[in-house]
Amino acid sequence: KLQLKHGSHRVGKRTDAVMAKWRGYGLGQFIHWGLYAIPGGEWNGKQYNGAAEWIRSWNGIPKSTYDSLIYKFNPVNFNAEEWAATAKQMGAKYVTITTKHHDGFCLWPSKYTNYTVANSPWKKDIMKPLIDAYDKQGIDVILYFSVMDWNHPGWRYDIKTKEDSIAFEGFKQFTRNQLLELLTLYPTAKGLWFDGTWDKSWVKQAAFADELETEMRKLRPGLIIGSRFRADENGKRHFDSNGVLMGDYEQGWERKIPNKIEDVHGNDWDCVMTVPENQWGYNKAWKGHIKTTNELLEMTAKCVSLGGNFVLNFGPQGDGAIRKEEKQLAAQIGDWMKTNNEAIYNCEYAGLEKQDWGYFTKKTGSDKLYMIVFNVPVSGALKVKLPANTSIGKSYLLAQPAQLLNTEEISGTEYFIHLKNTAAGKPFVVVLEPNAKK
Ligand SMILES: C#C[C@@H]1N[C@@H](C)[C@@H](O)[C@H]1O
Repeated sequence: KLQLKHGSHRVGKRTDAVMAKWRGYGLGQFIHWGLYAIPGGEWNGKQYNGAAEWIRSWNGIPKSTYDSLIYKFNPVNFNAEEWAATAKQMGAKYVTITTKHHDGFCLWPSKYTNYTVANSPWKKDIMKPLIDAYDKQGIDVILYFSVMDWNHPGWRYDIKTKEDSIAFEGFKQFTRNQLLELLTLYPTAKGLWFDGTWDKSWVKQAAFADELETEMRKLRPGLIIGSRFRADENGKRHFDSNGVLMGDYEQGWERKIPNKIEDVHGNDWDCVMTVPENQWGYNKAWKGHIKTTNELLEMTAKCVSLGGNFVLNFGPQGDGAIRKEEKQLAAQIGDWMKTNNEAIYNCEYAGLEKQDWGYFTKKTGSDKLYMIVFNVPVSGALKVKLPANTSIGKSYLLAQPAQLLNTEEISGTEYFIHLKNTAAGKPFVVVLEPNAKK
């Protein structure tokens, strides 16, 4: 084991109540919104093929032209209560909102830069009404913050010269000032989701970032900080040089989901997912493979079955309205969650062998098991392998608890649960109440 000054400060999961609540969220919403939503992935009739929120990096739009989009930011259809109501309808228990993306435009009136909403035609703070609206819906707020800031003159991709070093020192203080400002202005925010921390310039700041993380935790006890914030003194990110997770949850699962429990190394984690293949900010062209409601429900179930949370991204339009396709998804996911959220909220990895029909979850603090079924076998028989000295007490559809399902013991620990109806046409949940074997 290496002696590290700026590695992880804890082995294993946090055991406090704030993190336990985070662990039980199951489903979250991500909001990517900023100046990039105005061009929406195209400029002068030409399509940008990358992710819409990265359009500034495209040579199809001059940087100065992009930067002057601040003078076009006037989201007349922005309605914080509507956004929060959409998340509530979907069944999201938390929301991660971009305070500042890579372009450096701040959705709050930061006093450390002029590149904020305060100097746009909109003038007003966006973050406060959003956080208040989500808080009112009982949806916890996590602040997304991009360290990389293309607007700040002190930003560097690497530090090669004395000038770089001096400029970056100023940038580091700016970053610290903004993070402490956010935590002070929005004290109900539960945590931080960091981005833009992969460049060498920041990776070299192990000591600074470690001290800043400690300072933020002191300012906001219980603050939840992701693994993407800092690197250790050897440049190791997410996991330090001893392979121990830095921060409180793993942030590596961006547009991908772990396949088996070993992949999460006993840590807390969340998966953040786009609806199109790779568009976080609003893109006018709703093109390529657009994930269906059933696909997104299966991703949610898979994440919870492996002990994580699933966070679905919304990219509101430049005028502040949420696009109809995303509203439809929220309504359809919410429909399913209304009936089945018992198998998602405050559930965890069940420790059972994965079966082809779908995913197991287990209610935290109870033996109750849930089988979230996506692939009904033609036999109508769902195979279950229980630990030794456990049998099936009773089993029933979550949606019809009075109707017990017929269970058949195959061998000591294997059972079939026989479905009455094999033509569900949409995912459903079977509840399994195990018994200790006599
Ligand atoms: C790369 C990258 C960024 N990380 C995702 C969460 C989006 O913010 C994307 O722009």
